[in-house]
Amino acid sequence: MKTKINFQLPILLVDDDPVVLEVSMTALESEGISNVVTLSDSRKLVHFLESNPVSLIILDLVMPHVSGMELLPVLIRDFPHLPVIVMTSNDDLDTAVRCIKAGATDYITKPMDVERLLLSVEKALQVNELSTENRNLREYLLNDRLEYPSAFESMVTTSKKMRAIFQYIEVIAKSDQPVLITGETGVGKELIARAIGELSGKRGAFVTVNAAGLDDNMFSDTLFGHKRGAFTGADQAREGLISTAAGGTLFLDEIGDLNEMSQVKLLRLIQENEFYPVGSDIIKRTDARLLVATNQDLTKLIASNKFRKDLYYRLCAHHIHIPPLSERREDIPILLDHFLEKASKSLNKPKPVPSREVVALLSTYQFDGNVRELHAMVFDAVARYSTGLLTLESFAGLFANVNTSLDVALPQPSKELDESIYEFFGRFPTIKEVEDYLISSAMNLTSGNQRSAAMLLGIARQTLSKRLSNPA
Ligand SMILES: Nc1ncnc2c1ncn2[C@@H]1O[C@H](COP(=O)(O)OP(=O)(O)OP(=O)(O)O)[C@@H](O)[C@H]1O
Repeated sequence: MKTKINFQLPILLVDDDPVVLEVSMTALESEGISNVVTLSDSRKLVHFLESNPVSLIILDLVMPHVSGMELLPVLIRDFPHLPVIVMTSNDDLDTAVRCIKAGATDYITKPMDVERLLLSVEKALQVNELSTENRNLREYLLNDRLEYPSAFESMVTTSKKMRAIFQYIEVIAKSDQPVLITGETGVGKELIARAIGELSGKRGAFVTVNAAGLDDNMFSDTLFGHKRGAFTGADQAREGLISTAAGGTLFLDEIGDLNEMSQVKLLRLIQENEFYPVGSDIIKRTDARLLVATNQDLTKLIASNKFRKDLYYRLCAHHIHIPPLSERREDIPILLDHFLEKASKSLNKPKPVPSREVVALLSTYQFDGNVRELHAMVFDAVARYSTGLLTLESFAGLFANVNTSLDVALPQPSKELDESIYEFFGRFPTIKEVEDYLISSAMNLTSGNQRSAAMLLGIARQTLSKRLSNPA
């Protein structure tokens, strides 16, 4: 029988045995399916799929290094639209059933029966066609279409909040007004500033100045430069960084640390586009676009007289607030994958596949240091990793945190605490009410992942599962 299904993307055969690959390919070709690619090293599968779209995978389960059984959950999670047909030996139907339960589309037994394979492929592709249409429609509806997506390439995200920020940036990038970028440390403020610089249409340099720890002299000298002989040791005139940024962008980081005098000079720069080099009374003009960033709450600094209100209003002509990673947890798996890729390349190691626990636990982790902390964690884990799945053992820091979180000192009863408990439950709650609340909160936090929720609750997964199925 010749297949009736037309598909543009190839079928991918994954098997460590070159003879099986050759025989399967020939069999498929003889039935009119010539669009087939093969892969014999299972460790390369995820990486391969990232740059080579395929329509379907036929996956051998027993392979050295990373088995099909280990890869299956990763494929289902990271490439949910891809049908996976697993190949098992005739005497291992238990495994086949487990694979179907885990999300495989179908299974075929070895040695391969071509007719059975073709039926399975046709069925999988038909089902997939429908779900692709659905997905495309959903993506189109959700798609917040960016006009210049390449400007945001360095930022890995699936978060709607971040996409909304990107759209806002496209709108304001060409304005002459300053942009204030706020957000906790490590959320990506500098990356956002660079994207604005790129989209601003200004061809000059992107120059970064960190205001932290600069007293007024250092600030003025760094930014505005000095005239020869302006102070002892100034043997040469110096161009400040604002001149280096001529026709381009000046990114002033840690603006919340700027001292009072420098704030006045910055205000003048914004209002008049003018400045004096140190020791000079000849005014200079600038056309550099000013972007500023801080992880501090400027309104609090204003309230404590540490930041000028007039400067604040000038700076926040356009304000971008980047949410912390804990408010866009949907980004964690994709960032994890991105950093695994980067780390394995830079450490010259094969890219490891994280275990489900790693993904689930990272997805609920607090990440006070935001993306930078995740980045460091993953690099450290890849450095420790040797073979197989990347398990929790490689994440020393995360492990420590999960364990210690179980021994944290409990808050002592206090009037305030009691009052808030009363307020929350409407009266003093029973143990069961508190338990129910904690379970539903953990399930919420882990998006319904029972394994991670059980870890958070410090109980066995089976206990949680029993509680959920039998709440009484
Ligand atoms: N969405 C992202 N995708 C990929 N990498 C990211 C993303 N966000 C941040 N990073 C990386 O995280 C690290 C911290 O980012 P960045 O320096 O831009 O943060 P920041 O908010 O400016 O931090 P700080 O307040 O400490 O200066 C960098 O290595 C950056 O490349």
